[in-house]
Amino acid sequence: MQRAQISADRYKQFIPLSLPDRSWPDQRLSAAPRWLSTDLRDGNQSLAVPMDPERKLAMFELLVRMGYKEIEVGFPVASRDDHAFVRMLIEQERIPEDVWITVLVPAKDEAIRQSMQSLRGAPRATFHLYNATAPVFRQVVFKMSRDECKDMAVRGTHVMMKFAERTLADCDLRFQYSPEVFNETEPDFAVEVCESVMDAWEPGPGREMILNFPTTVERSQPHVFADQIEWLDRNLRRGEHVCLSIHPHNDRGTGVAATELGLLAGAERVEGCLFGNGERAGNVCLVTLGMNLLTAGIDPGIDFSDIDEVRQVAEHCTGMPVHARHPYAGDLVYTAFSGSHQDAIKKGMDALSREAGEAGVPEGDLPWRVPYLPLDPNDVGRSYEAMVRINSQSGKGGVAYVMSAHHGVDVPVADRREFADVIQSMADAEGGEITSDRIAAAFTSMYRETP
Ligand SMILES: CC(=O)SCCNC(=O)CCNC(=O)[C@H](O)C(C)(C)COP(=O)(O)OP(=O)(O)OC[C@H]1O[C@@H](n2cnc3c(N)ncnc32)[C@H](O)[C@@H]1OP(=O)(O)O
Ligand SMILES: CC(C)C(=O)C(=O)O
Repeated sequence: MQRAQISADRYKQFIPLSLPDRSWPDQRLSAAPRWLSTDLRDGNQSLAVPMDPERKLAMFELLVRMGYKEIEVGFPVASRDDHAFVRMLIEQERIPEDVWITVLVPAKDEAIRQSMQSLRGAPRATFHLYNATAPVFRQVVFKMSRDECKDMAVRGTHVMMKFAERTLADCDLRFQYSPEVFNETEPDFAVEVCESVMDAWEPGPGREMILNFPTTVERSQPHVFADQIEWLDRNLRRGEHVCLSIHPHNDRGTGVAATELGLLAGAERVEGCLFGNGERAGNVCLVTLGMNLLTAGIDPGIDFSDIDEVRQVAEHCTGMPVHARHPYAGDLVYTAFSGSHQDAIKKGMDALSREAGEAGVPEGDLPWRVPYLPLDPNDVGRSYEAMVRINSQSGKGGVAYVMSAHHGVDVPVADRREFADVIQSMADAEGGEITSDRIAAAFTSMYRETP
């Protein structure tokens, strides 16, 4: 059936703010930001089947093991499970001393009261208040003027402070405010609301505040977001006790890019989820961000040395598979099927082992310089075995690599062409992958030599 084409006239380009003297393109990242995992909140609220307490705990413990120090553990007024999970963490004293849990709370008196109750007895916590500030929300959802919208945030802050005094006297409490849909909010209004909320909370020593700027629905190219963050950083009146945080989503598929440019532009903290779980096209992926830093020589402060364990726990908790091509963690991201890639990998691995031998050090101590592989698979707990797999796209270098890496046989250079042609014929005839064992069997039958 013929369908009408989509009319692009229905959609409008995002109008960027003007920042001709932007300085972020000349910045370089030199340290990791503060991270907050929102796997147990934004990640959880987007699942068809939200995590039960067992899966929530498995995710919390994974995040702690990986080294996340700020973890949004739920939206206490959302469900019985969300509330119960916060209580369980506190009552069973499961929160390590250097970890801050966060709860997300809409700016409504009763939600604030109940969320505060969920935190009773917590030694330290972040209370995260939000309301949407963008025009479409003011006009369509809340039917409020700018002033009424600002008052909603300020009133929420005062109510939170009042309840905190009663309920959380012994808690080391941080306050976080998010103008939801910041990216579509008039910049001057975002600043006006945030400064009013800051004035209410009065940040200072022991009263840290986090201002968190979400691209609730990603709508623009990443450099437009970076301009918004640099503009904010210049125009927001904030002192050393106020942290500038970002919370990017991935609706346009540019969440990671927006985050990295946002960091160049002055953001100090990033909120996201493992493998980009989260509403719609997801939150920004914390694994990709962390590994991008690591492979640029910057310690992310997060342990990715067993990426498959991270993946397995995340898949168990979310019920969703990680894509085979997901950066750094997918099944195929350290694998080459194509001949010229395999040849270069083999030459790179041979060179690495030669250099290590000459220097008398383990290969893992040398800088990684193997073509086509952005990092050493061993560093994330993967073996070298899957790096080269053979099908009709492969060549003699790849076949020789499999014989050497899997079977300890160095195929003589003079035989490599002939042997690879036989494997190529098998692959052409069958169309699929030729396993390492079948390659070894072919080698034995051709050269009567058992690997
Ligand atoms: C971008 C984000 O991810 S924000 C976080 C979103 N997360 C969630 O919504 C998950 C948890 N939420 C829930 O469990 C429920 O939506 C609840 C408990 C918060 C509210 O439930 P309900 O009272 O049934 O209301 P409902 O789900 O229809 O939400 C809409 C109401 O919340 C109001 N609202 C929405 N956001 C906010 C906010 N930040 N502050 C105050 N009120 C808000 C809406 O105006 C609407 O109010 P109305 O009923 O007076 O028109
Ligand atoms: C509440 C905020 C931080 C949020 O989740 C969003 O806007 O996506």
